[in-house]
Amino acid sequence: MNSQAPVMTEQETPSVGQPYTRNEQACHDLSIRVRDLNLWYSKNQALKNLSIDLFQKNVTALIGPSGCGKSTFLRCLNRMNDLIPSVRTEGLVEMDGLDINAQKMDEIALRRRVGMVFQKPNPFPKSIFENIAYAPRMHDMVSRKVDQDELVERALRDAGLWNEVKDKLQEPGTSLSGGQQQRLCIARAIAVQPDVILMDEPTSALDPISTATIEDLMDKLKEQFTIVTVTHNMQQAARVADYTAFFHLGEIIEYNDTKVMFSTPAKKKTEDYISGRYG
Ligand SMILES: Nc1ncnc2c1ncn2[C@@H]1O[C@H](COP(=O)(O)OP(=O)(O)OP(=O)(O)O)[C@@H](O)[C@H]1O
Repeated sequence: MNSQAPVMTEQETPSVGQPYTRNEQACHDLSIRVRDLNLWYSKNQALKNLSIDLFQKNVTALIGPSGCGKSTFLRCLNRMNDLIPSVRTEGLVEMDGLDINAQKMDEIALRRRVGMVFQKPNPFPKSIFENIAYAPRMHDMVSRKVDQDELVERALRDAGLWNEVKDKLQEPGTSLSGGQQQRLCIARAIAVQPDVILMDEPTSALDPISTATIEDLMDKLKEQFTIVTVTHNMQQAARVADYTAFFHLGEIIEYNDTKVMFSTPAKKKTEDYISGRYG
């Protein structure tokens, strides 16, 4: 747990729409700063006045009932919503102090800094090796073959997959099991050394053992990366997340240290949701 990020008491928890800022001391740990973020799909407003600070080298879980805007919010952090023609956004998303929606922010550079892992493992239809090596080559991170080999090994080791695949790097990524494919996708995401990894229900298509492996991995990866993950699994949020944000109908109802939120939620809606009364 990051000791500099303070825990909010019920009295300190801001009301909906107010910024979830922390004290000055915590500012240098800030990774992503979101202020007054609104998003519409045509006329349907999916995100309402979100303001939240996300902290470096922590896992933040986004929880809430289906359709409350978790994935939409996640996609605001790497501008993936730009690909949807009906989307209109207002508000500020800053990463390390830079407005990611500014004209001069290069989308390709942004996607290098913010990796994404999806619900369903989606390896490229290429070899295990190429799944990892492709993006670093595109970003000119490696030129010599030896550097590329090293980078692939490091990413696979960091994703906890090296020992299982080191003797079959030329086999297709799609030949691996579902859990291994998801770790391959994580290795692919970290190969370009991003600052942030977004995960959209990364274990919901996996069996319990593969799920536990990915959860352990998240715990290790947060030493190097900031992780923001969407999950429907309350136990998973409680196990992996340092911070949890509870979304409801496009708003952030509560955001706090996970242990505090799960033991003493400040809002009745949060309590009802985490105790399984709805959702
Ligand atoms: N591409 C889209 N076009 C139009 N509306 C969309 C689109 N994607 C999501 N929405 C709408 O935006 C709202 C929020 O959806 P979103 O998928 O972000 O919620 P969620 O909390 O991630 O849901 P789930 O937990 O079911 O994945 C919903 O009303 C949804 O119908």
